[in-house]
Amino acid sequence: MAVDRRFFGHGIPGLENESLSGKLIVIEGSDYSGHSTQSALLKEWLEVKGHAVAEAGIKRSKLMRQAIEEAKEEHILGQTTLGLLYATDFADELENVIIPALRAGMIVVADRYVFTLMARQKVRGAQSDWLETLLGFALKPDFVVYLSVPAEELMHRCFYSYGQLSYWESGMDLALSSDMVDSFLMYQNRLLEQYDRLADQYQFDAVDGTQPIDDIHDHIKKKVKKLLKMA
Ligand SMILES: Nc1ncnc2c1ncn2[C@@H]1O[C@H](COP(=O)(O)OP(=O)(O)O)[C@@H](O)[C@H]1O
Ligand SMILES: Cc1cn([C@H]2C[C@H](O)[C@@H](COP(=O)(O)OP(=O)(O)O)O2)c(=O)[nH]c1=O
Repeated sequence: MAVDRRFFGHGIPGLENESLSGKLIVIEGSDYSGHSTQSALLKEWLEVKGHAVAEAGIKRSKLMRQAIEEAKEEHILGQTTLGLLYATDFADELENVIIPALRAGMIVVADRYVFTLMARQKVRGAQSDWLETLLGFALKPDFVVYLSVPAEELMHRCFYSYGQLSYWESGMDLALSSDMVDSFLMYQNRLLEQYDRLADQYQFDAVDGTQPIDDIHDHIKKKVKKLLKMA
């Protein structure tokens, strides 16, 4: 069987002879890096420019989102099974949101993509080849922006937004430290290492996410204008 180069791996069956005329733009980054802020700004700007835009992301499918929340709240699943739930959630998003929108010629702005699943599972001991096979159904994006923000700044933003750290975002399941602040910094630094590796491997456009929001937005607009050949 011929390899379909639009996918990272084996792809999704049934799309072999179909062209997807839309564009897939991904904003990646850690929790509190500003990925939601930048995704929303990009979507709004593209719409003002007259483009039809669809939003996508992770942990959004109706069925899986609830299952993931319950599994995390009750700590009833191991890492591999939890990773499979996130992968299923993402497959649903790809099949029901991303591909139909691309087929219709829309621009899809994905507020995080499989790379976040890869980074989180890698820090929990998953092997790269296993992950690449598992997530090989994912379409290669047309453009990936990665917001790079040091762990200390992520922690400040988290305290500023919520006044406390969360169990999962501090990686407490990894038992790195009984102190949540220490655990957050260790876990987020491990994640940043993984994102940096992925940025090299998959040629992300890495942006200093500590710059002002508008400056980052201007940078993304410039890149997207080029991608879409906008005047
Ligand atoms: N470039 C930035 N500089 C300073 N604060 C930012 C920046 N981008 C986002 N923030 C703030 O950080 C917090 C988290 O941003 P958000 O976009 O919700 O993060 P994420 O979606 O990555 O978790 C919010 O309070 C937001 O206003
Ligand atoms: C993707 C993934 C996340 N997680 C955990 C660790 C993450 O920091 C945490 C994030 O959960 P949360 O912040 O609730 O949601 P979201 O997935 O929308 O960011 O979930 C895993 O344990 N395994 C996984 O495969």
